[in-house]
Amino acid sequence: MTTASSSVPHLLSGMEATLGTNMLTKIQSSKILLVGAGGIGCELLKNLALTGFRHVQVIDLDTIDVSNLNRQLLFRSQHVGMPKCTVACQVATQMVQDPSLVSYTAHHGNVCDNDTFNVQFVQQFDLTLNALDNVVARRRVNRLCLAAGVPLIEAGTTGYLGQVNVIDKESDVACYECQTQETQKVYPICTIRSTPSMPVHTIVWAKELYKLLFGDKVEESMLFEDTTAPDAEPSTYMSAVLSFRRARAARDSDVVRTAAGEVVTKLFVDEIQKQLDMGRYKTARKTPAVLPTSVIVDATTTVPPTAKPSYRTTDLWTPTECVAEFIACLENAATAATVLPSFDKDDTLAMRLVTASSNLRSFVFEIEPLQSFYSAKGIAGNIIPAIATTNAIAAGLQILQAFQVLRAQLETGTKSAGKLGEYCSYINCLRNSTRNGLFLTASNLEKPNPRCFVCRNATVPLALNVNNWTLQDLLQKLIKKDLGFEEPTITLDGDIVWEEGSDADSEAFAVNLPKLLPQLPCGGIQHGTVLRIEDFSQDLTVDVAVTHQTVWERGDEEDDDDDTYQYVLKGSKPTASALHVPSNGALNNGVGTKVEEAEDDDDIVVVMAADAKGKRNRETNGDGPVNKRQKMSILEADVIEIS
Ligand SMILES: Nc1ncnc2c1ncn2[C@@H]1O[C@H](COP(=O)(O)OP(=O)(O)OP(=O)(O)O)[C@@H](O)[C@H]1O
Ligand SMILES: [Zn+2]
Repeated sequence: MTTASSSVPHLLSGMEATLGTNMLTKIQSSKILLVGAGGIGCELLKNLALTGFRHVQVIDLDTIDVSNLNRQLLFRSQHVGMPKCTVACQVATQMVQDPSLVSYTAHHGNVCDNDTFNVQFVQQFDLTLNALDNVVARRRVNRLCLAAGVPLIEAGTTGYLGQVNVIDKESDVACYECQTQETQKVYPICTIRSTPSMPVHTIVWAKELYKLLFGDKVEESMLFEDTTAPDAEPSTYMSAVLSFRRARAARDSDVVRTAAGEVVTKLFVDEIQKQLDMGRYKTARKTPAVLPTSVIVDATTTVPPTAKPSYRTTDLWTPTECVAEFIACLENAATAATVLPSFDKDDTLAMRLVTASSNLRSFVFEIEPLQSFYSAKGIAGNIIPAIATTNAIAAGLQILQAFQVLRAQLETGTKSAGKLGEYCSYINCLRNSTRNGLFLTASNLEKPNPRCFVCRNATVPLALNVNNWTLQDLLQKLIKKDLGFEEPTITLDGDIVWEEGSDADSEAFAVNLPKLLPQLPCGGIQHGTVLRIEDFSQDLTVDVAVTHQTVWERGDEEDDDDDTYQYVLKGSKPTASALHVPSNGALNNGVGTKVEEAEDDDDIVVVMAADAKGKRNRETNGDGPVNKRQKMSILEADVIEIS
């Protein structure tokens, strides 16, 4: 077997000269877990391969979409439809000097699947690297690594901003969830083209559809499918789109109308069916259902599109009305003097089309709530560009931090070296240089938040109106959604009132689900109750101290209109202004890069934040210094990268 110190010249001789033979041997023998094989993950796996790592296991739940090809460098068009992790491992293996020496193993699955990816699984690794795009998965890996005693290197990017952070339970440094009590909400965003799960995903998709239908160059839309290439995949919708574009150019209203109906059928029926047939949603949490043909028939017969009644901008359209509106937009565009070639949220035709088509997509993917013209406009304005190169920089920085972790392990002889604060840094990648001319800044890893229930076992204060909540509500709205428990067992005064998981007898406790909190056994949940929630799948226990509260101050509410399910977790929420003013006092308003300004970029990122009232705000500044909250927000952001 070739060793680091072999006299045979090898591609890693530079590494050996720089880091030393011991470090190269350590790199070659370390077991690495990489979670995510998308934008950052591809860069990272390539880096791992080229810097000598031999034992890497990659988890990713997704398959390769044509939209990934422009930036996920390990994938080519022949890989479309194949699992990302499998292809990534195969291609990375071919990059090394001697593939027989490496073992890059793919796990096509969801890291939240506790049967496969549990604490025992993670324990086998020396180091975990995250390359994820959503908070739920990041939270999961954070908890697994803390429980398994395995250091974790996190990375996130938003536009020109990137961050890399190192987490290690033994090292007295902050974990990923240490800062969530700041209550900055960054809404997770997933895949636009294939697995939308939030309204914002479908709105971004609809804007690309606008470009496909009206853009000066059809190929510039991220939904464009090239059917002319010799080995091109057949497209379900491109011919309908092109016939619409031709008919509009010829101002042929009859053909426009037929083509518009065709576009609807192809996009919301045929394309969805094609994806289903390809097994695209096998590992997805939700499976889409094609738009019922009756909706299209109703829209084109009983509700003549051109005769759609007027509406208020706050109205919600039914699917039938959306189809009618979509077709009407296309018809109007055929007769209009001019139609903007690129989306503008202030253009009524553009917003009508985007509202109608995004709602149809949301309907197909069962995404709620559907959006009014008005609310869709609000979401459509929150778009900032993502820069693929930032992913490469972040992945490079992760590798440098990985070297530091391994060096610490080498020198201390332990896996969770307990001293990573001395070896590693929190690195920010900035758009504009600091006063000292730096585009990358390194600072000490942060200290743990003593109030963090994940890494510091802190008791979580919770205020809510106990008389409005059932156990079911508590589980779904709070324990699982906000606290991230997967398989919670709840005890009151030492007695179990709810349990779930593989060995749990959930049925026995199902009777408690519809009960209001005070009616639960063991005295119920009242003002002053401390309930214990345990999750064996994450090796996590938290005590929740309940305060009964009926009066809510402005800023406490999750929803202005209804206080039934209001609650405040972990203390008061900061005000909106506190969330968005960086430490230097400058207002965090520099993001204002609309998609129009981003058209040269390959990728588009959408980051949404909520202020204290749950309203969405623009998030993260592409220009200024990055403060702590911004740090968190990027790592908490889901990145939409579409092409
Ligand atoms: N729970 C999870 N388990 C495993 N892999 C995950 C999980 N959540 C996200 N991922 C993976 O993390 C990767 C994140 O990569 P990236 O941010 O580039 O997103 P992407 O899905 O490739 O891009 P796009 O959304 O534009 O298609 C994706 O490949 C995604 O499949
Ligand atoms: Zn923590």
